[in-house]
Amino acid sequence: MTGVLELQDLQITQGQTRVVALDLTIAPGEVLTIMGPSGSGKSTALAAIMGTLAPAFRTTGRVILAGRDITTLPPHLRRVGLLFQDDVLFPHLSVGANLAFALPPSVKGRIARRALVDAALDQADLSGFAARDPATLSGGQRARVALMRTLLAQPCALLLDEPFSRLDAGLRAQIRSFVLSRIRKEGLPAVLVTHDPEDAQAAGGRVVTPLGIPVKL
Ligand SMILES: Nc1ncnc2c1ncn2[C@@H]1O[C@H](COP(=O)(O)OP(=O)(O)OP(=O)(O)O)[C@@H](O)[C@H]1O
Repeated sequence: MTGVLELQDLQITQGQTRVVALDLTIAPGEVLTIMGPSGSGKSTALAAIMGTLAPAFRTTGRVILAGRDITTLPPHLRRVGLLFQDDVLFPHLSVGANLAFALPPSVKGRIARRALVDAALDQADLSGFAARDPATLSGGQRARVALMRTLLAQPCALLLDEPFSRLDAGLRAQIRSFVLSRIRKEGLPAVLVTHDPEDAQAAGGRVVTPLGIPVKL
């Protein structure tokens, strides 16, 4: 199920310092980019949406996803997917088992689960890779499996925390366009944290600081 992600006057303070102030709605398929210097609150904003914010922070406002108020829900009930730079696959599981692991328990039956995994491998241009050991994949192949694994959990929104920063320049552009095209196809609202203006440009949406100030690229 897709829908909009609403950050309704989301304000986060640490001591006397306000680190996040966002009041905006992200449409299905839209990518909001958050940019700002180190320590400015980018990860804090994502943590508030994920539900993993440290107790040191005080939060006001609401996070609404697909019409559901998720502000106080624990992370596993929010249906928010996260993709980050050090996303690692389980080394002791095959590529297919890594993907199957992400499927929600509501997908019942070995055949149905296998079909979803095979379709995900197809979409990532990795048909026939189900039995492979993740250690034998290239960096780009691993990045595509990591994204498909996040999507197989059937999130209603996707958070991207510097997901391309470990990839070299050529691969970076390729994986970025793969990730962005999947977001558009799935119609997921997404939030991208990056230091790279090229990532922000490619994302094609609004670009703001954690305090909601528009950034000119
Ligand atoms: N667990 C925590 N407890 C207390 N303060 C924290 C905690 N995590 C981060 N902070 C502080 O909150 C502020 C925002 O940090 P945050 O990690 O969101 O910045 P960031 O923009 O993501 O930085 P970077 O680009 O370096 O990852 C910083 O002042 C940081 O020191």
